[in-house]
Amino acid sequence: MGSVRLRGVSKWFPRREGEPLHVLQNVDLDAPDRSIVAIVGASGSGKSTILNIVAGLVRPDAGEVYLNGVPAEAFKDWRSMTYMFQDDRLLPWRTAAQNVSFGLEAGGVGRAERRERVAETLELVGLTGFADAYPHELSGGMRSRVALARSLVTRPSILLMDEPFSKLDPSIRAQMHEEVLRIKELMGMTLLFVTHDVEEAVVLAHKVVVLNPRPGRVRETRTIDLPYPRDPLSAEVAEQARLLRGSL
Ligand SMILES: Nc1ncnc2c1ncn2[C@@H]1O[C@H](COP(=O)(O)OP(=O)(O)OP(=O)(O)O)[C@@H](O)[C@H]1O
Repeated sequence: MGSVRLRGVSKWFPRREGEPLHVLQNVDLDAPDRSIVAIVGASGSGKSTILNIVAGLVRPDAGEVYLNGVPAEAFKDWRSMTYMFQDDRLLPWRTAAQNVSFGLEAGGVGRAERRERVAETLELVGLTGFADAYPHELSGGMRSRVALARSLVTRPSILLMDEPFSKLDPSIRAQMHEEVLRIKELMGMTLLFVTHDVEEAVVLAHKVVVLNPRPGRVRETRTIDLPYPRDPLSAEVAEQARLLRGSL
């Protein structure tokens, strides 16, 4: 199971000069078990900061964070959460398989089990046959699949994604959306992601949280009540995207 709950979260970042920067104000957010929640908002509205707070990389100055129902301070199961960034952050001197294996090595998983799980996960993301390729030998879409595999190999119950597909061509991005939905169904994790792209939010998410900037606060939480898979070119998706844009 995986769930994320924020209650009244506020954050200030100190500045070299002047008042601290008020980045988040009283943010409430719920990503229930097995849900997909998108965070959208203008640049600087604190989207990444929310993910960083959920990941335990940044401490909130006020409010509560609950992970799988447990207050973040008491949460022990950090290995059940993974974070996928905008750039794929693959290690260039490691093959695809070795990149995917990284989290398992850090977790002390034995060699035979590592090999099995890496192969399984590469298959899951459609990269069988590319285990021994180095990142520079792979296309952008394939690198993105390796990064996804690296995030999935530990079988997380919570997956955080910060604009993970924003650098891909639209057609490759659409393929990645399909992959993510398929894999999410298979593995049953909870997905919390940040995007600039309202269509991406509508195609993927059960719920979209819209942030207002300076300081970032929740303007609207919109439920996207459309069946999956969602056609990005459909009138329904366009209408939801239009409503979200209006809110932004
Ligand atoms: N560690 C930090 N120290 C100081 N300021 C920070 C830190 N992290 C973020 N900020 C500032 O906080 C504000 C919100 O940043 P954040 O990256 O969360 O916004 P965002 O909505 O994700 O933006 P973008 O869409 O441009 O990625 C920005 O003004 C940023 O410069």
